[in-house]
Amino acid sequence: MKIKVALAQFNIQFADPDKNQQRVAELTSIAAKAGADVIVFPEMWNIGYALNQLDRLADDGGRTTTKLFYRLARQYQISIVGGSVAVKEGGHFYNRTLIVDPLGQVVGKYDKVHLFRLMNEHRYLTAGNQENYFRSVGVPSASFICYDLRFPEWIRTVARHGSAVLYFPAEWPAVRIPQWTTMLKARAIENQAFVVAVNRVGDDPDNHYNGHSLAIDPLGNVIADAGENDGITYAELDLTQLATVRGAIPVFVDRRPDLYK
Ligand SMILES: NC(=O)CCC(=O)C(=O)O
Repeated sequence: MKIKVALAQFNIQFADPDKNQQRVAELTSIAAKAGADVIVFPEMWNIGYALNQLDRLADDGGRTTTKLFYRLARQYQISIVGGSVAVKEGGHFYNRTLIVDPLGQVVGKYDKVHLFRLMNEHRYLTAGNQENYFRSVGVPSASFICYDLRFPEWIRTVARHGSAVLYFPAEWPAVRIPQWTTMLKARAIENQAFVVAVNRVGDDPDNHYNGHSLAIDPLGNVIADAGENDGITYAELDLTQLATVRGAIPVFVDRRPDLYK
């Protein structure tokens, strides 16, 4: 089985949810016309890192995003791995991913577990504490957000349930892109899974972002690299590769969790 994934890397407009929603709608329409099964967006795409304006801008209960994804998924018959958006709920703010199937149903939800101090997330956001695995086009999958990538123990905790695809929406600054590439390849190899990671391009008041959204196979080979383009890059994931890779070196069978603290 093969799935076609659209990596929707774009220039998020700072503190402008309306413009960003329009762009997300436009990119979904393009991806659907190209025959993509799944579209993936970057982290915090509704407002960028306008954290000091969360009270005014965060999506109340995630309702605007849920409504938008419901409409787009149904209209274009596509699965959405919704990057992440800033959400206000119960007096707290979250960096939240919503996963939506082609019927418009929310089939997964994830609040970023590891908050990134260097970009002040710990001052404004509340961390999540739940795993997010789900089926997207029938494929067992899991999602994380950006800085979570630096915590292989968390990725493994979730991936050991058998995920075939690990999604990483991100806003990862250009200055650390070599680390991004290396760690994404490592997470793919060690978990014997496909990795699909979507970054943004452009600038905000504090950082420059140069994209390099990547799709990586379970051996660590790059299948698609979006470079610095604003727009969609496609990757075809051949899921039959998983059985071969996991059969040859069965790391999930050979683990020694009795020794791991
Ligand atoms: N938005 C983020 O979590 C950025 C993480 C990052 O840049 C890193 O180096 O880690």
